[in-house]
Amino acid sequence: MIAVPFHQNAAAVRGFAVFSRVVAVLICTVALVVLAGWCLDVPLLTTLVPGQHAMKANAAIAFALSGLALFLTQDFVPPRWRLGPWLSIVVAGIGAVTLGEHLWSLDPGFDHLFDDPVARAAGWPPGRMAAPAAFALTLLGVLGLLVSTRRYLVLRETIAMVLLAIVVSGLASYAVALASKIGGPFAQVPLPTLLMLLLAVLGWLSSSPTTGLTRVATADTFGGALARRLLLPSLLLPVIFVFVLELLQSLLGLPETLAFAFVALGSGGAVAGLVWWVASLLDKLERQRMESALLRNDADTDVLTGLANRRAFDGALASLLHGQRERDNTFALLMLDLDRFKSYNDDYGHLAGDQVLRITGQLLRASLRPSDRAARYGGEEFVLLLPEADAAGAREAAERLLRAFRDFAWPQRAVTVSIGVAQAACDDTAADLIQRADKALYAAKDAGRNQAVLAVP
Ligand SMILES: Nc1nc2c(ncn2[C@@H]2O[C@H](COP(=O)(O)OP(=O)(O)OP(=O)(O)O)[C@@H](O)[C@H]2O)c(=O)[nH]1
Repeated sequence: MIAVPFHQNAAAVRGFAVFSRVVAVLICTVALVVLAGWCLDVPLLTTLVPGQHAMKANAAIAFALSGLALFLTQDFVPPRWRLGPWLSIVVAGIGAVTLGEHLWSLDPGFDHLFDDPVARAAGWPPGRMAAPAAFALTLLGVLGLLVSTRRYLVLRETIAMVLLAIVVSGLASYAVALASKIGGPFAQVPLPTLLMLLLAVLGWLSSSPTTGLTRVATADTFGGALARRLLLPSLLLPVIFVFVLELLQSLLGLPETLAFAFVALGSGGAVAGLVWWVASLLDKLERQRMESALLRNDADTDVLTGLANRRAFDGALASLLHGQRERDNTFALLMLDLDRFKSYNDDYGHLAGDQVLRITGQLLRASLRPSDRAARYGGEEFVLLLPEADAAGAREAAERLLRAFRDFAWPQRAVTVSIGVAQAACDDTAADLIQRADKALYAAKDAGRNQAVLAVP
């Protein structure tokens, strides 16, 4: 089977690369704003969303470094500035140390960079990001390291998927919180942290748009177009449904069973709508494919006899010659010419002549093996390609054809055929082989017609 290489959509590849750069700049900017909020003691800058938890300074530093690492990984950055791997190691380190603090209840002061009155008042270690955020930043650092060093593709994609799962779970719990219930493991992770994580994962994945999962999303195929349109909505759709579910219950006071019924209806409808959309696109594509196959078939078929035409024969002969050169597969060419066809036309008219040509097509088709190919070469000349036939086999096929013509009950008078048989030699070009078969055909004509002559190799 021939493997068709991946074709990327140039605009999509460019779009992903630009997206990755924009994300890098955005993440750095937001992280610096949060850090400025901590430095200048402006709580609104640290929370970004009024009334929500602040993004801790350590998390902001880690994001700033990850954004910078993502920026320095871009193609246009000179190699000596490619500090992405080192910065990503620091990001992973910040996350890992914080995670260690959570796991072993340690407080070595790692996160006491800025005073954190809210945390202190609540009895939490000041400045310490929540455990899920620390875990996610550790993974983000490892993801950055693997992407920027272009290693361990499967591991890196797995980490990206785990990160996306964390982000979606976090966003879903925010959706619940927004609809007035609060709780769950993500309650302490600020919303901007989740959104920054989402952007960072997508940014890192987009920074190498022709490898791994993004290779499919940038492919210049129907699958690629589908992935570009559907992947992000399908990732976020469940979050929207959770939000709607909670909203229906808490704000509108709908009973739980009714709210679930509405959400089931909505989610079922959305999924069915997506499936219908994909199915209708696939259907359109399949019909286009069939239409172009029909057109191709028309372009390769002789209208009068239904056999392959000269164009198709040229292609088939070229591929057999190629197979012979590559794999030493021998084959034979038979060139047939109806005998005294001009007088047949003259005596019975062109329409009767056409009928003879049609019958000739049927006789050739009937005498062929499935792998053989018959074509109308032009006028009353026909050609047969017999793959894997040696001289003796080709000669035998020619005799069979002569018999078929002799035995057929022709409408007006008997029609016979002369045949030139040539076996392909290893250094033959198409012209060489046709010329030899043609010469043999004329030898058959000269020898009295209604016979086959084998060309001299
Ligand atoms: N009816 C019909 N005749 C065709 C078609 N294409 C070519 N011919 C005729 O086929 C005849 C070929 O004649 P010639 O090449 O002189 O050869 P021949 O009369 O068959 O004599 P030999 O080949 O020497 O046996 C010509 O009269 C062409 O007009 C076609 O599509 N339909």
